[in-house]
Amino acid sequence: LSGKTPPGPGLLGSFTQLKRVVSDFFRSRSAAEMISEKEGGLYQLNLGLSKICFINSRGFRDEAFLEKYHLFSDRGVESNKKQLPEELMQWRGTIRDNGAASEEARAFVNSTLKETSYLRTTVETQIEEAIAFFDDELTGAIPSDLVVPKMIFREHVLDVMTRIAFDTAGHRNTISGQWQFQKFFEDVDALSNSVLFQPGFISTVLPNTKVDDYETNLVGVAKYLKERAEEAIYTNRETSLVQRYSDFFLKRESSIAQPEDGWRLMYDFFTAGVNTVPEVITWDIYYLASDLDLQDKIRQEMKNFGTDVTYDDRTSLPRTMSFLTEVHRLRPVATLGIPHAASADGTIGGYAIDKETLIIPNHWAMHNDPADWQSDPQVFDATRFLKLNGNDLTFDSDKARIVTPFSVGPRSCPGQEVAAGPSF
Ligand code: HEM
Repeated sequence: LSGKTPPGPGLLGSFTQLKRVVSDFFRSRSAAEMISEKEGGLYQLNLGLSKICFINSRGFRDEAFLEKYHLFSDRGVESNKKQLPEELMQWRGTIRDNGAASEEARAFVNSTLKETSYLRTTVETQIEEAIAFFDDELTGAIPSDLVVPKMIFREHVLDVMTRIAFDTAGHRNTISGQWQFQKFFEDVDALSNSVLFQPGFISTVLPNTKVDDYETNLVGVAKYLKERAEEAIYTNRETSLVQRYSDFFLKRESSIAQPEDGWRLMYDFFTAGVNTVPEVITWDIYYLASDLDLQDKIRQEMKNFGTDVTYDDRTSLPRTMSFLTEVHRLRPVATLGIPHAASADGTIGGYAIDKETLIIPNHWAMHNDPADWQSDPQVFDATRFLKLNGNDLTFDSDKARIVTPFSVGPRSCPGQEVAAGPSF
């Protein structure tokens, strides 16, 4: 293949760098800063049998994920398959698959989570109910419950998602007084402590690393969700996402996705959604708590608008939207996204990218690129996305469009619309 090798260290330097990146991964912001430092738009670690290419600029990211999506939308499943035990593979969620299986799952996602009428009816109703429940819970909360706000938001988001997935509330287990999802949270935390949510990332690049706890926890979460999904289908909860999945594939007579695979999709939704939204809400609260003037201005904007502000009113709330967008910009939850992989040899920016190279989009670098954000990208500025239209203060949606915490292209986050509601 013609084209030069992307910039990056040689074999020895690559392993040293990888060790630093991996040991820092869950403080992935600093890992991302480290990778983008002086490295330019593309940076590759050459690990002999495998290569990891970090994309640090919007231009290269758009080339790979939009223009050449057919080459760079895989999840690297083939190389993972060589490393992962058979038992773990069967628990994998459907839309992390590649090729036809992934397209089938996407067809379903597009007919539900991205479909306005479904979002307006089922999803919004479930979110409203979850918010009412959340309000009651917060009012009754004792101060010590509030010590770890992320836990509270996470329970809220889990409630939202349980309602959407299984059409049942994720409420307190009155017998033990514990959240019935405690075990699930522990599993999700254990997952987060391993490297990325991507099964096999570590075992792909460092084949002898032990990932036992990680695997046990993946299987634990999957078994739990499978039981809930079967219960929802058995009791015929029509508005549950899992029931819709089943109906969708019964009609479609697909040879790839089967109705009983619905729980696998739920597995993806829960592992991808339960930690991300609370993370954003926690940063929202952090920035509001550190700036009383900002709090006042946002409160005032809501007061001026009138009572009962809903997500639909967001376009009339420029200060609120600018603030929320700035949090997404400076604190992208999936700082380094979820790795993609090259399904064949190709090029990005004229550089040769070999088949099976892991492609990691560095959202932090894109959101801090001085080319887009002038001299002060690392400063939190809640007014960054405001502009004057005549005498009116408006939300600069063109500028906001280059904030992409959900990534771009056919493989971008399918939960974006669902995430926006509860966090707003
Ligand atoms: C603020 C919250 C969230 C952020 C910032 C976020 C971000 C992301 C990103 C960056 C990706 C990788 C996209 C790519 O590889 O190109 C992703 C994938 C994914 N997200 Fe989200 N996400 C959020 C919430 C959610 C929610 C609530 C759900 C479920 C309803 C969800 C479901 C998924 C799934 C299933 C994938 C995998 C898609 C695939 O492999 O094709 N996410 N998300």
